[in-house]
Amino acid sequence: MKLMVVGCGQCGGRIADQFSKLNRVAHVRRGVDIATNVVAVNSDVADLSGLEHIRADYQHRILIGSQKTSGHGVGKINEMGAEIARDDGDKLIEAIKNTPNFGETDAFLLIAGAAGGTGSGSISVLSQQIKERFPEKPVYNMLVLPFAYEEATEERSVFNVGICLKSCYLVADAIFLVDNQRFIKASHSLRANLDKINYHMVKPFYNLLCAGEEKNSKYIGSKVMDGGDIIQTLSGWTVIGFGQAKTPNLRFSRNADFREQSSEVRKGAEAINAALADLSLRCNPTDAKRGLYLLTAAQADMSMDLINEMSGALKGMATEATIRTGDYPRGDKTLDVTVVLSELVNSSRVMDYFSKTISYINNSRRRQSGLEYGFRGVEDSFKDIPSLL
Ligand SMILES: Nc1nc2c(ncn2[C@@H]2O[C@H](COP(=O)(O)OP(=O)(O)OP(=O)(O)O)[C@@H](O)[C@H]2O)c(=O)[nH]1
Repeated sequence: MKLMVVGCGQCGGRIADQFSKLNRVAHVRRGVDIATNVVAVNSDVADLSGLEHIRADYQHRILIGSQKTSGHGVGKINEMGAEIARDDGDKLIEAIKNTPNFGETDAFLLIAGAAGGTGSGSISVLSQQIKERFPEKPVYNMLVLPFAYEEATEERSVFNVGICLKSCYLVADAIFLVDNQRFIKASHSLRANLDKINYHMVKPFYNLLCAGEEKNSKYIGSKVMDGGDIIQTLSGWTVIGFGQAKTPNLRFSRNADFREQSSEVRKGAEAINAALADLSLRCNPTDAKRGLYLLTAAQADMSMDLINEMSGALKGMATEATIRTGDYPRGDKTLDVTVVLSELVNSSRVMDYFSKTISYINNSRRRQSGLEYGFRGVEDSFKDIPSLL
């Protein structure tokens, strides 16, 4: 599957930068492309200059809103991020149209930090513009949720997240949720943490996108996970994770005794559990209506028993989900698994942001007018959260 990746704002740009690197790795090591193009959109010149892998020209590092921000960002005011995207979104559309192999794009992936200004404000507006211009291709979002310290110190962050989540939900076909706080290493610097999280977020996509692009018959799976399977799985709130288990040196063979084989098979469940523990946002798998897993391992390590065990392990957790599976005979010594859980209902984290956003709005109104606004419950008040569209 080939994505057109658009990083919005600093956070989105940096994660898109990792996708650009991943695409080069796929090209060099596997002879396949998994992105038709990777671009960054920002209102801040310095953020664009800090990127390492995205091509350094105005068609790939796209400056928006320079008349209003003089190239210095929007200072976390995501309404302004939305406004400059409405004004300058045609620059992105132009860059997309000029992509030489645009026709090979299976879907768009737009990425942003939900708590910021430029990315948080522009992502839904740009997604809508892309949907209007290229209605035949799905548009996915990846939203990065802030660290706990940001929520505690900057009330505006939570408000930004709330209206970004709502606006993206109204336009995107699926939204990958990523929790910065989940992968934090307290002893590491902020920059080291961000780099690690960014790498961590793109890693599960590597095998998933490569599997359906393979041209070498040696690496074509028995059940190929192609773009169609992924597109059919992605809907609404979505999480992704990567798990791994070491394969013992004993390969499946007629000579391996029962105990050896069952220990190999257990490795499959171990890899699935590792992927579930690694999901980009903590969630209850029973909330997922759709899911998939891709097993990547040496051909000799993939037995029917192993696949059965893995499918059973995932279905045992995601009991309500229709699960698609695929195998990708690449690799050695490890079983690598990418798990996607999608169409999550009742995401408590999302509901929590909506509820906090409503409190923020009510408090602001109270401060401004002295009026009392009672809390009316999340579902009733969803419409009170402004949309950027
Ligand atoms: N995972 C990750 N999160 C990041 C990164 N950079 C910023 N963030 C998070 O993104 C949010 C802030 O968004 P930014 O992308 O910095 O803001 P922006 O969209 O550039 O908007 P302005 O700077 O206000 O114009 C915060 O929650 C940060 O913790 C990054 O490289 N990786």
